[in-house]
Amino acid sequence: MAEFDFTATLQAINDQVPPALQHPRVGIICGSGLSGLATSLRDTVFVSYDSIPGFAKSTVAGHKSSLAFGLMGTGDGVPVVAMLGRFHPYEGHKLSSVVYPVRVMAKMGVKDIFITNAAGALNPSLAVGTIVVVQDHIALPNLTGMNPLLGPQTDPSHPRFLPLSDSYSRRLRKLVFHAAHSLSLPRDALAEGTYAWVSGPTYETPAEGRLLRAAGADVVGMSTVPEVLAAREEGMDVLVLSLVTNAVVIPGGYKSVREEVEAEIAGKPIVGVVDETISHEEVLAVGSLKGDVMKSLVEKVADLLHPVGV
Ligand SMILES: O=P(O)(O)O[C@H]1O[C@H](CO)[C@@H](O)[C@H]1O
Ligand SMILES: Nc1nc2[nH]cnc2c(=O)[nH]1
Repeated sequence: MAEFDFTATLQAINDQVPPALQHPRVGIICGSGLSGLATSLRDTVFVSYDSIPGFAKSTVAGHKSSLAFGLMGTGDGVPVVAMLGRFHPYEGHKLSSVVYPVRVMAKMGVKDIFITNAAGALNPSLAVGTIVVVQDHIALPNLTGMNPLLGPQTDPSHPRFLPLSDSYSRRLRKLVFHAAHSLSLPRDALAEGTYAWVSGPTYETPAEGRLLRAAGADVVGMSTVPEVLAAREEGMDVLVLSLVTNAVVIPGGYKSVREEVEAEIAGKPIVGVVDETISHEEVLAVGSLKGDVMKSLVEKVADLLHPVGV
């Protein structure tokens, strides 16, 4: 962590943010195409990443490069800091840079962090547009030598061996379902599930999708887990919401070439799905279509947090 100077980072931020917003209670990380979450804030102040020592730059379409400070929810509102644009390891950022903003949020006083992302569905029952309340994860990189917490500890008070069995706050997950009820969202607008973290930047092959599904994952993406680990190490409570933007596992699988040729020879119609591909443009399109649902859910959760101080 020698490359990171929290004092310089916080100084640069505080130079640009009024005192009333310098100690946010809630942190939000906006996933691909979900930066519109910042429009939930009022009295908003933006701080560009390139003015913050230690912050990298988001290079992915659908990710901006600034922090937004403001108040969310009714009444006095909850002070919030939102990352409009995250860092992914596949962009070439070191894992320590990917999670640095989360550690900075902890230093600012963030207690609850809401992490959002766009993800592909491995569970065929999850329709595009569903918001998955993540309850667990499978992180192949963590298990195979790319754990974001490898190396010297960033703070001697952190546990060397961080337990992850309680990573996804039950309190916050329950609030999401209460929020959905208050908003009268249809039952299938939300689901619970397990997020698989892969390094990307390639999307999964069909066989890789089946492997992750067989391992028990419901959605897959290239972010989030490093941030969850850092947030838990820093003592924050974590909520992760994944917006399903595309299907990875196709029910019934893809049509075999042999069967397709046999159908052609027999002059019969070809039944089933032939190869489909996904693009980041489609991911972003679903983000802009469904971003408002994510936004109202996050606003409502912040509201439920606030009055009772839970
Ligand atoms: O996880 P977020 O940042 O939402 O973005 C998701 O969308 C991108 C791929 O389209 C990948 O970066 C994947 O992780
Ligand atoms: N790895 C991965 N990330 C995604 N982000 C959005 N869709 C996908 C997907 O299908 N796979």
